[in-house]
Amino acid sequence: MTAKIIDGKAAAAEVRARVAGIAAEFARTTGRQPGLATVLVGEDPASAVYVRSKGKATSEAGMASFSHKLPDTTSETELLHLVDQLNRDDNVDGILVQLPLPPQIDASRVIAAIDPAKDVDGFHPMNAGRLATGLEALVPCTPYGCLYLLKQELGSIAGKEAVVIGRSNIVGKPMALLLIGESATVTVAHSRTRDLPDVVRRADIVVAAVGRPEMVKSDWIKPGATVIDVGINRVPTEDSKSRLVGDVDFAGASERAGAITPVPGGVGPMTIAMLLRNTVVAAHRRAGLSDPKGV
Ligand SMILES: Nc1nc(=O)c2c([nH]1)NC[C@@H]1CN(c3ccc(C(=O)N[C@@H](CCC(=O)O)C(=O)O)cc3)C=[N+]21
Repeated sequence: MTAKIIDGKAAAAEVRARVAGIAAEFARTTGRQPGLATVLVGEDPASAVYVRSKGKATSEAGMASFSHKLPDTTSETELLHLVDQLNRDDNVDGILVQLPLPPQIDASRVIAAIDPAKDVDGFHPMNAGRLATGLEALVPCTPYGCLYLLKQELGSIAGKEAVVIGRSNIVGKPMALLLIGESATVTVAHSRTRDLPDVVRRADIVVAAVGRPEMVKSDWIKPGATVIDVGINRVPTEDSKSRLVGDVDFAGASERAGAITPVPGGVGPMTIAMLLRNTVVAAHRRAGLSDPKGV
């Protein structure tokens, strides 16, 4: 069996086009564009690339982009001050503080300081709790993007066996909650799971979010399963360059899976599309408008 390759780039382009339409309509009715503020602390080149591509995608969707760059010597107090300013700025609907932060800054304090109504990452405990209890929330972009691809691929996932590998607050936990919300039977596996290969062999749906290059092997994959690879690992190549690989052995797994996301071009582009989606949703809610339809 050769798996269908799930085209995350194409799905993301569709979402972004719909978001652009919604943003234009929002601007017509309110007289201002939805706005996203990104905050980058320090000089990590990979982070700088992500933040730049988010800014570009934001402008392309007809939204205002406010980009803040702070030196890596920034204190927690200084960063909290900027967050406070962005919380009060009516033109800012979404605030994204790029993680990881330098060691002198406690990320959980910064996240807790973001206005939950502007928390387009969905990382604030208020949004995490709302997602966990089934209330309206802003949902973390990566798992939301994964769910979008799964529903596009499978339609209903009710009753399916889903195995999420990884239990982070950013991907694994919210992914499990979203899958429960769709009535899947959900197992969360992690570094202490016994006999991980056998656990994964049960899965109709595998979501791999561990951050270990090609850890999930092809003989763990149940024939016909849908595989969502969240990993983005840069590994060195023989010509002393590097390439991106996921958490799944893509070549092997794509001979057994029914459908699989590639890296790059799978989940990554969906993360950015969902960030834009969350920003227009936050803008509508803040403006007292009902949620936009179709995203
Ligand atoms: N507060 C916060 N929110 C985030 O959402 C967040 C963050 N911090 N810190 C860093 C991670 C990483 N992240 C990615 C988003 C898109 C791609 C993406 O589009 N990747 C492309 C290409 C990658 C490449 O070529 O380098 C792909 O997978 O096809 C990757 C990684 C968001 N993050």
